[in-house]
Formats: sequence, C-alpha cells, structure tokens
Amino acid sequence: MVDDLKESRYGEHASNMSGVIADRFRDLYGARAVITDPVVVDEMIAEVRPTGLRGVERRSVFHALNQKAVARKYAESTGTNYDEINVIVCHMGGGITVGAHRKGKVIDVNDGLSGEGPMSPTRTGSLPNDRLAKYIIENDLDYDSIYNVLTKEGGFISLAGTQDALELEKRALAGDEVTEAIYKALAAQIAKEIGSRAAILEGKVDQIIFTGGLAYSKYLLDFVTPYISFIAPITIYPGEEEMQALAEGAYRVLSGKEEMKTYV
Ligand SMILES: Nc1ncnc2c1ncn2[C@@H]1O[C@H](COP(=O)(O)OP(=O)(O)OP(=O)(O)O)[C@@H](O)[C@H]1O
Ligand SMILES: CCCC(=O)O
Repeated sequence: MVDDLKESRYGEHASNMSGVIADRFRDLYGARAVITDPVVVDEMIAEVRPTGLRGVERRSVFHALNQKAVARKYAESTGTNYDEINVIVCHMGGGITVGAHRKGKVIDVNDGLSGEGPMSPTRTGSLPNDRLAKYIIENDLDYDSIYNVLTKEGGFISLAGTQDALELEKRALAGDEVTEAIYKALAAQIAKEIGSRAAILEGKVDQIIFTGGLAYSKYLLDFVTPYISFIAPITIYPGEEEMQALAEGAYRVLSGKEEMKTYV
C-alpha cells in the first residue's frame, strides 16, 4: 500500500500522505497502523462500472472518509445505523464527489480524479469527449499536462482565476454577472449528479447530505436546493472532520465493531 501511495498509483491526492505517515508512526513508535476509508474505497455495483469503450472502466475514487463519516453522523442523529439507510452525500471541497450510499455501501459515485461529475474549485468535471480530444491535440498536451488541466487548473481556476470561493462569492454579491453565471452552472451540475445517484437508488433516498468547505456557502446551496428538494430532505454538515473520522475508524477496529481488511 505504501508503495502505491508513494507512486500515486490511483491518482495524486493529499490523502495519499496518510498511509505513509501512519507507516512512519508504526516505525517510530512500534504501534499498529490502521488507515480507514481511503479515497479508493470501492463498493460500486457491477452495472455502473462499464463505459461504452472496451478497455476503459469506471473507478471508485472519492472523498470516502468524509462521506462515510457524515453519513454515519446523520444515521446516529436519527437513531438509526449507517447500514440501514439510503443517503446521497455530496462532498464539495477542492474536488466534488457525490455518492449513492445504499445501506452502508457506496454503490455509485463520480470519480473526482478522473474528471467525472460536476466542475469544482480545481477540477473541470465531465467534458464533451470530442472537444477534449481536440483541445489536447491543439494544445499539444502530454498526459501529465492534461491531468493537471483536468484536476488542478480546472473549474473555478480556469473560469475565474482563483479557487477561493469566498472571493468569488464577494464578486458575485457585488454584482459580477460572470461569477454568478459560474455558480448557477455549478449548481445545475451538482443537482444533475445528485439526480443521477437518486436514480441508481431507485428513488429510495432518506436524506441528501452536503458537506465539505463549499457546504458553508448558502449562496451556492440556494441555487442547488430548488432542483433537488423533490428527491429527499436535506442536511448540511459543512467542512470536514477527517482527523476525527480517522480516529473513529481505528476505534471501530480496536473495539471489535468492525473487522480489519487487507489491502490488495
Ligand atoms: N466559509 C466558507 N464559505 C464558502 N466557501 C468556503 C468556505 N470555507 C471554504 N470554502 C471553499 O471551499 C473550497 C475548498 O474546500 P475544502 O477546504 O473542503 O477543500 P480541500 O480540503 O482543499 O479539498 P477536498 O475536500 O477536495 O479534499 C474552496 O473553494 C474554499 O474557498
Ligand atoms: C478524493 C478524490 C476525489 C477528488 O478529490 O476529486
């Protein structure tokens, strides 16, 4: 696992550091190292994996740690268990991923690092295939360059020159129509992603949960809500409690509530 993380085998992400740091602590203190709900958690059902191109399959890469933590928190707040409810969790951070959680398993989710789903502060989100191919050829881009465009220089950065949503909200509220249009487009894309997860859950959705830094933004959520309020009630857990979620994951294993899994 540590080698895969160091080589960014499944994509570059800050969370790749966590397993490496845990391994270092194990060395330093002779402790047992446990990581929990990494971005490559894969519980997708078979029918959402294929694409229409032989040799290209969808992958499950998403904000698993925070998505599962807030789904568990919601379940606890309603006196139920995570494995008894169906929720759609929309994590809106630097990347945006929307997971369909069916009774404790994330059966479908957009792979934020592959460019699936809505745009975000730093990601382009899904693009028309032929236009992307043309863009790559016209700009003579190699794989690393296009990966950067899709995952680090897209979304707010490409359209507005900054990933700072607070700055963009200020611009929009001061009457900047271009920024307002970006927020409206983002809201429509997020809503469509949520609608897609509702379909795979066959409409059986107990709650839609928003989380991540952008979930602090009432400005954004006011644009999203009208599209999706027909699906299920909404809960907002802004920010992320990833350190707490890591500790809770280790505790579930140490206290025997969950079984340790082996990375393969
Ligand atoms: N109070 C706030 N109101 C509005 N937007 C906010 C607020 N706080 C943070 N954001 C915005 O949220 C976005 C980043 O969120 P966050 O800090 O959750 O991302 P990250 O941790 O870097 O990425 P990820 O969650 O994808 O791992 C930025 O665009 C930031 O400006
Ligand atoms: C956590 C991987 C998904 C993303 O950052 O877009």
